[in-house]
Amino acid sequence: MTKAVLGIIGGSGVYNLPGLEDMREERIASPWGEPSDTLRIGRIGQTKVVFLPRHGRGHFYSPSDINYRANIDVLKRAGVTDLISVSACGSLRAEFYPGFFVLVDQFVDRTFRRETSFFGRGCAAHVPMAHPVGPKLQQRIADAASAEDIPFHQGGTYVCIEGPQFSTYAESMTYKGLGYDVIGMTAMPEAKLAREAEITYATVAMVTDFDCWHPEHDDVDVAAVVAVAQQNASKVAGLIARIARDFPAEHEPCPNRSDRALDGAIMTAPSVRDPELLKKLDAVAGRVL
Ligand SMILES: CSC[C@H]1O[C@H](OP(=O)(O)O)[C@H](O)[C@@H]1O
Ligand SMILES: Nc1ncnc2[nH]cnc12
Repeated sequence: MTKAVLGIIGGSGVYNLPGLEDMREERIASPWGEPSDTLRIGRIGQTKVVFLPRHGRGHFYSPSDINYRANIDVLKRAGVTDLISVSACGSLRAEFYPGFFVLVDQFVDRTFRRETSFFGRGCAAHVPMAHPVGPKLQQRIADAASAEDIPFHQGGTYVCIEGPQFSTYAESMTYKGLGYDVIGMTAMPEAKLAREAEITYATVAMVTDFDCWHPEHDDVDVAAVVAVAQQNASKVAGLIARIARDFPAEHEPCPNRSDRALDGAIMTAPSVRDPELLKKLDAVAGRVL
């Protein structure tokens, strides 16, 4: 039995978590470098909650500059078992309007200049990514969204672009034509790294705009995203508070085995593993090393 610890990564417009009781700030060192911010650790009801704003305070980090590895590593060190990522996104479907939440369950990674794995030379590992979202965790988010009267859709594909520029019209039309539902710049490699760290992961994608494909809506700009993200902040706080209040004391085993993702995943023979890399993997892969 593992004690459940709920992690929350806040995205654009979500730099605080109101309602976090007995809150303390902790700077946890990571062998993977600097995380985006200190961790804010507290509780909501009986549930331990750990909050991290992925862009840092004041939105210091652009999507390509976020140290996703350090962020996931420090959350793992803080004991996080279940991680909810809150992200602003553009909508690629007419029915998903600004203010609407999409509980995505798939990601397409179009990023190209980020560190995407904890593993590598001296310790190669391949974790399954077919189903990147924990269905039980997602269902808890869905139940809470219903109770909070937040309009949402369960399921969908988030395409993650490198950014920081928004997409061209041709790109937006291409993603829409491919059947993707929402577009953002941060869910990857976050979801991949959470899987490698055996943390159950789910995303709340808050629609802030229609990107640039919609003939009847303005092309996205920062002002539009910020305006909607700010309106959403109180909805997010209510949603997280409800999820946390109703969260089980023990981590629920994930049907997708996200909490066991490293079982059988490491290919490198023990005799040739790089001791320096193994040291860095103490938190992420300590269970199997
Ligand atoms: C401010 S517009 C672009 C910015 O918003 C999204 O942030 P996040 O995913 O962290 O909520 C998007 O991914 C970009 O980083
Ligand atoms: N249209 C968009 N494209 C990429 N990231 C976004 N974040 C919010 N809206 C976005």
